[in-house]
Amino acid sequence: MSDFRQKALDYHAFPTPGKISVEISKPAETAQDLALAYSPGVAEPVREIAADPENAYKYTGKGNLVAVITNGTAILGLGNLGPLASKPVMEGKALLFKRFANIDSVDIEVTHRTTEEFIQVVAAIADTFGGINLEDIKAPECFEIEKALIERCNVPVFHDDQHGTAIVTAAGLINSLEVQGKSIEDAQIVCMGAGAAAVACMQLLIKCGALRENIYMLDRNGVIHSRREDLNEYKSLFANNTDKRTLEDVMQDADVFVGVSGPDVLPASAVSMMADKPVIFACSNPDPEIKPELAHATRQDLVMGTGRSDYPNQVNNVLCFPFIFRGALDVRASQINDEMKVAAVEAIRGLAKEAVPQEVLDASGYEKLEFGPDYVIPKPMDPRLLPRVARAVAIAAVESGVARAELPENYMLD
Ligand SMILES: NC(=O)C1=CN([C@@H]2O[C@H](COP(=O)(O)OP(=O)(O)OC[C@H]3O[C@@H](n4cnc5c(N)ncnc54)[C@H](OP(=O)(O)O)[C@@H]3O)[C@@H](O)[C@H]2O)C=CC1
Ligand SMILES: CC(=O)C(=O)O
Ligand SMILES: [Mg+2]
Repeated sequence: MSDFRQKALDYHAFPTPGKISVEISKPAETAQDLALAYSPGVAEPVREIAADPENAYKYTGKGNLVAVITNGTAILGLGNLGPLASKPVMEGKALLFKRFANIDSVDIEVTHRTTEEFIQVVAAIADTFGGINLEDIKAPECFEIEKALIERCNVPVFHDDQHGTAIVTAAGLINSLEVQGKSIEDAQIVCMGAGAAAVACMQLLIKCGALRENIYMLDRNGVIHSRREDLNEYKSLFANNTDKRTLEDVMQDADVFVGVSGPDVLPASAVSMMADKPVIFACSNPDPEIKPELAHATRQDLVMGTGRSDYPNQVNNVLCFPFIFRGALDVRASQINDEMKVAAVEAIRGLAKEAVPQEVLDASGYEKLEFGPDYVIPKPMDPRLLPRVARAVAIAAVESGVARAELPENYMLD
């Protein structure tokens, strides 16, 4: 067994299995403590919440509690390995919520027969939480699930693989194109993958200025074009009227490759065909569409990102979901809308242009980081992400009319 594999297994197994635990937040030592925490004292907040459900935010942990919910049908790029196998990833998301945004989070892995059954399970438990983070649910079911849950739930519902990925991809890509002296409006974009992440990434890039006709999307059957008869309604949104059929056809003179598909699907020969100064985001986890070593050996003029922590330019939704939920929870937003997403894009990408604090250099193992080919997007451990992104998102929620609480005082200051 490789050293790294054993280390990863030991990290998860010892000293206590798993990555999260629950802590109590009030005294519970004496009979008097217990009389307040449990019977008879607990009856008082029960009565208050029964009288007005909003009081759940005042007397319980609901307002700082997010559920990470999956059915395990698209676990990273590992595929449909079922709900239980997804638990380490979901515990990982809960760890990240707590580590980066002090949000309490529990993972919920749902076994279900039909999509409607999954929707009913989540809708039935949603009021327990301040927000619902859907994770690793495959396309096309994820689109119907998210839409139905947004309609049925009173709290924000956010499919991280769609929107978290899209926000971080847009932030990193706009900055990368700037480094390369190009603009998103002119960029020829190839998107490998046509699932949850791909559809949302391309939709947000279009909102940020990309032209739909400049985007070529591919699935396992090649280029998505208007004469294909096997397309679902989401893939159809990206069907081009074109004779191009293969990856090589669309990579000729492409400015951008976004991979949200699977491991090692981008050959070096296709990288050679791209335009001068290209951008490659090989975002599949854990194994990217092309290894950075191979891509860099093929092109010297490249900006390259992956979803991983062990290469420069980590294009990963961890840069978004803890912070967007922090902002949404803090103004009790009823939903996470496009205005909030675009605000997150701008806040994340703006931070990459500022001087990097020493603690971030220490935590990421760099002596120096400055805006350029190897630093187009902030590091997840940058402590400025939390105040910047959460504040931008909360202000966007207030201004777009979905906030149900006022901007907290600490958000007023920059
Ligand atoms: N870095 C990040 O932050 C994130 C990365 N991702 C990565 O993106 C990938 C997809 O995730 P997600 O969208 O949630 O999953 P989905 O199951 O919703 O979509 C997967 C898509 O990838 C396509 N695909 C898979 N293998 C290949 C291949 N060999 N060649 C061409 N297309 C392929 C599928 O094609 P078809 O439709 O034909 O089946 C499908 O369109 C994963 O690897 C995941 O790790 C996802 C979210 C965040
Ligand atoms: C990062 C992530 O959410 C994924 O690869 O699915
Ligand atoms: Mg995911």
